[in-house]
Amino acid sequence: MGTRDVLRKIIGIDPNEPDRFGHASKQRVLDISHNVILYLDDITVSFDGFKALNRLSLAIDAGELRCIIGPNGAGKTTMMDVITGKTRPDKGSAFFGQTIDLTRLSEPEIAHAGIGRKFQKPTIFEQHSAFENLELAMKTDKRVRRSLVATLDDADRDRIAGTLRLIRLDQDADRPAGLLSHGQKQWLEIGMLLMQEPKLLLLDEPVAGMTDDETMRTAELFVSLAGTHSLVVVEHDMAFVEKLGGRVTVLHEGSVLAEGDLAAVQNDQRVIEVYLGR
Ligand SMILES: Nc1ncnc2c1ncn2[C@@H]1O[C@H](COP(=O)(O)OP(=O)(O)OP(=O)(O)O)[C@@H](O)[C@H]1O
Repeated sequence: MGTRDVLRKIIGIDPNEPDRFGHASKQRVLDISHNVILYLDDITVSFDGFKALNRLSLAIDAGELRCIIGPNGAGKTTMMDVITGKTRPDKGSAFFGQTIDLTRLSEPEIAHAGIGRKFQKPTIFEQHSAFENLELAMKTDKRVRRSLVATLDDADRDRIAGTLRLIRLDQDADRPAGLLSHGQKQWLEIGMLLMQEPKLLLLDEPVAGMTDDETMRTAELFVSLAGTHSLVVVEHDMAFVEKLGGRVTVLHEGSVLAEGDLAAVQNDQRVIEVYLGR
């Protein structure tokens, strides 16, 4: 009996059964051999006949930092909902890397596959310290099969300390999260996402309500995450988008109106008419 068959026996699969387990896990392996981490192709989402997304096609490169801008109702949130499995498209395809068909996975399966999403409102445990929040996020990572009461080893502590430095909360590690500033709470939630080691991060208006200084620090954090992570950031704050310096996609009426660097889209007459000139 080979190693794989021994493992199958341990987890209770008859070695003579077809390789369902192997097939299922193979589908979740992220393949970025073509250097593209997300493909949305010809996606339409209708709500009572109204097309919130209308034949939307978009591709995000591995390691890219992409900003999505556009007027209210353009379909930005709906696009994020399609990527995370919250909303199913009526038509079109959504792939994570070359092989993972997002339209066939549940929301938890998509999170598991490596897509993390941060909503506008932070959802942290206010009575716990910043350190404990990261610890809890690590322990609820289903890929790390351990109990919530298991003690941390040195490697875990190092990982938490490294993340606290990255999100600039190393000086506030032991403070209850409820006492942190609004910006710090947002960083803590980003840190909690990072503890789950996502490959693609979706961030919905991450700097809303932040001070100018916090906004610029958040831009620095995202720039430092790009490369090892891919980021899709929905944002209205143009100073922030400029500081991020990545490609910008303008959505309008559920499709891509323009795409390019910020200067190019800012000079695009169609973008000025529907969004920037308002
Ligand atoms: N569940 C729903 N039922 C009906 N209509 C919806 C639903 N969700 C979104 N819509 C509509 O779809 C359109 C796109 O909404 P969406 O929230 O994706 O836009 P957005 O670009 O994120 O806007 P904003 O910048 O205001 O957040 C809007 O006209 C919205 O009213």
